[in-house]
Amino acid sequence: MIELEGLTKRYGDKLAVDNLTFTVRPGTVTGFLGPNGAGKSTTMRMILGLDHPTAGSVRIDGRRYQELKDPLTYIGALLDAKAVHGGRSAYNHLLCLAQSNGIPARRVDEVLDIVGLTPVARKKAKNFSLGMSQRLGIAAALLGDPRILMFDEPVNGLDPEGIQWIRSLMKSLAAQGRTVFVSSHLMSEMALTADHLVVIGQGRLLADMSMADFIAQNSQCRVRIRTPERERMLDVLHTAGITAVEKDGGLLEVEGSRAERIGELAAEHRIVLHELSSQQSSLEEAFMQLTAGSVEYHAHTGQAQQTGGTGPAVVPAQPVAADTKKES
Ligand SMILES: Nc1ncnc2c1ncn2[C@@H]1O[C@H](COP(=O)(O)OP(=O)(O)OP(=O)(O)O)[C@@H](O)[C@H]1O
Repeated sequence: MIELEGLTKRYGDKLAVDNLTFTVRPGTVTGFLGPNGAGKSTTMRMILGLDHPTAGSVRIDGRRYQELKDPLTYIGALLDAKAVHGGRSAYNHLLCLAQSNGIPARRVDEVLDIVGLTPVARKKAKNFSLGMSQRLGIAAALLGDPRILMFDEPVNGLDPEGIQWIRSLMKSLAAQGRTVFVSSHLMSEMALTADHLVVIGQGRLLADMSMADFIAQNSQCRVRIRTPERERMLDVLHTAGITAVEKDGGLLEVEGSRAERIGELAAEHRIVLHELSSQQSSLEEAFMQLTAGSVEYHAHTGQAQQTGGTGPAVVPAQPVAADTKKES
């Protein structure tokens, strides 16, 4: 379990992490989301004792990171895949980590096997592709067989097979009762992997809830209607004060009314329906809805802009947070 209590980090004038309090629990994959610059990496670094909090505290299974003897056996983390001594082979890199944490050398072979790097174990890490470096970072995280795992953008650089592999790895680690805390900008991937979400914006906690609740609470209820009596249906909806939008293929879409209400109206007026379905928003849509006021960095006509406050951007712009690959 990871417990944050009032965790705060200030860099000069910049409040990178602002009074964060939440608990990452065992047995589930917890996704950590936020637009660029929201403070995710800073939070993860503080969890690992790599950055000192300005205020507040972090507890790893009840203890501060600095109090853990052989920390890799409590918490394994992948923060920066390229933060490896490039001149060392994958095997030697892992062996050094194992020796400094009281982990037997045979575990090095085991984790190399788990991540699929056995064939290149003696190759120098500096020649690894980003995907191979990610796998090496994951091997290091698994080395101490820890109860808690933390991954910052673990699928960055992985091919589709690699992405699927890390997804099932994280799910199986959680199913074994471990705590799995993972950040990603790939919303579609996160939707398939995480059961619980912690969302931050401009350093502040925006949501801490199940994936299902997050999507339900940050979505507009949408209903899709297909009928051979489109004009009559539109009249009935209009009379009932419900606005429908006409979509391609003869579909109607309604926002803000439930399917039950529309079905009852159709039945009352004996209108034939070929389809009546509630549409669920995607995680990406729900995320954009929640974080619209917290996106700091916007792209517009090829120029980067930074907004100061919590309001929307001055210019119409697309957030770059969702479903973009972050280069590391
Ligand atoms: N060492 C530092 N010195 C000064 N400012 C920093 C430092 N590290 C981070 N920041 C600032 O703190 C804020 C949070 O950065 P952080 O990297 O934690 O965000 P993030 O959510 O991980 O972003 P991304 O999704 O882009 O990786 C940003 O405004 C960043 O510029």
